[in-house]
Amino acid sequence: YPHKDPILGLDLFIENFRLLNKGGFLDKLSERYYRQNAWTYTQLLFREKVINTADPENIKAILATQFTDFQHSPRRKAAFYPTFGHGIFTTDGAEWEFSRALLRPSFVRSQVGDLDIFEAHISHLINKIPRDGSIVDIQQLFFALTMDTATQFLFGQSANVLVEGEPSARGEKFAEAYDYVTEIVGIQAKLGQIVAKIPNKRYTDSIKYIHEYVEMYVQKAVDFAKFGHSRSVHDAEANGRESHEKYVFLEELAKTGVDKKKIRDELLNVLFAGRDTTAGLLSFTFYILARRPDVFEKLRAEVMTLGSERPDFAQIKNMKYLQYTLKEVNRLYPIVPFNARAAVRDTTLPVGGGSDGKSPILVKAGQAINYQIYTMHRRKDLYGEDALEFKPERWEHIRPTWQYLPFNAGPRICIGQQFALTEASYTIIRLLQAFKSIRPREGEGPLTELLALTSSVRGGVNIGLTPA
Ligand code: HEM
Repeated sequence: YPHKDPILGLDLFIENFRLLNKGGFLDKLSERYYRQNAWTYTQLLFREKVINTADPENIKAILATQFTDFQHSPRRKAAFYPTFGHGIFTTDGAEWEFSRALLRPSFVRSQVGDLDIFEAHISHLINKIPRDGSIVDIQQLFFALTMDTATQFLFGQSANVLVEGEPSARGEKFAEAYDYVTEIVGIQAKLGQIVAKIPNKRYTDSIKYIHEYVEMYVQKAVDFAKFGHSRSVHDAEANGRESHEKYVFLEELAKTGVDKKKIRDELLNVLFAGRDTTAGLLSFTFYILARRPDVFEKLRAEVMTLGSERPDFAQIKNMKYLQYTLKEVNRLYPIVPFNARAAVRDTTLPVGGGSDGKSPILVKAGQAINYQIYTMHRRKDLYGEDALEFKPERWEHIRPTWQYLPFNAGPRICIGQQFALTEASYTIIRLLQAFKSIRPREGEGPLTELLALTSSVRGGVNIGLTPA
């Protein structure tokens, strides 16, 4: 990168910091690749030489063919540890393998295809939408929805943020503490230990609250696994439903006999991985739907083949246009738009070197690599001249492999992909059954991303919906 400050690379650091705060960071990343006419280049970050790549060959090497040469970035791990401890998202090597094997059985189709988990919470969301077509920030509601569904699936008891007057002040406080903590973890992951050293009582208090809240559920599940007397009996009474028949992620973990701290850490890791991401996907989808009546109409026509019936898993999967729409949102607005790894030993990446950029490049032990999915998903040489257009129909013809990675790939591919796509699809179907038209708030500027640890819409998704 042609730095103005060739010693520390401060020019780029300052520019990135500014863009992260005001939006436009992702498009600037893409622009840099085009300006340099290269899909892999190095930059300086405080004297450190960092590799950037948007090349499918290199990303495939990092994530799959040379998987063991790379690990998660130490800065990210350091930011996550105080809250999330040692879980699937924050570990590498044998520790990670253990987590992955522990959690995998909970993500088989029979568990993630249980649509009852979503129904009640989506009806709470629908109740929060004004019936007179006035504007609502649906992104905020989606973040509440995914907190409610994820806590239901993981703990067996929802935080019920969407339910007014619900005797669950603790759930609401948990959601608030969790949102604050993830915001700070996001800042630390981006800026490093400088931020971690600043004393922040709200941050430490919030972590404490989150841990206590989760430990309460963990204790119940461990008792249940040991003594067989059920938390579910109480919860079924409280919820007015037969919750003992439902799959509870936490109870399955407790049955494996791992210790309570491990269960707590894994639950928080999965909550983190699954909550903001699915809310982001739904938010970008509705942002687009409000601006593309052609897509909205086509999608609604497909949804209304069900009338007002609840869809089952097979019906969801058969809705082609809906699945194409989600694929296209994940292409243009990937919720994890960029990611990073560090080399654990001296190694190479297959392309980017030599005068024509086709030779391998050296990667030194410890060297950081940023890989940019957002840029890769928008490359015209990979997706055609219309790469920047939102066109669900393109998925009728294309089957990209390493050029399309919204859920990552290789051994660390997203374990919750099915859960996310099912929840997003189910939510879209129920909303389009309930509302026949959608409009954006007038006078809004162009779309810019809000980058915390994942991406969402800066300023919210402000729309008006007309009941069917
Ligand atoms: C639109 C929604 C989602 C997107 C875009 C997404 C994307 C991703 C990506 C890119 C990764 C790789 C991160 C990395 O290795 O650096 C990942 C990992 C992971 N995701 Fe998802 N995810 C989504 C939803 C979910 C859901 C709903 C769950 C769980 C209920 C989940 C659970 C996980 C877990 C546990 C990992 C770590 C896997 C490992 O390291 O072995 N995700 N996800």
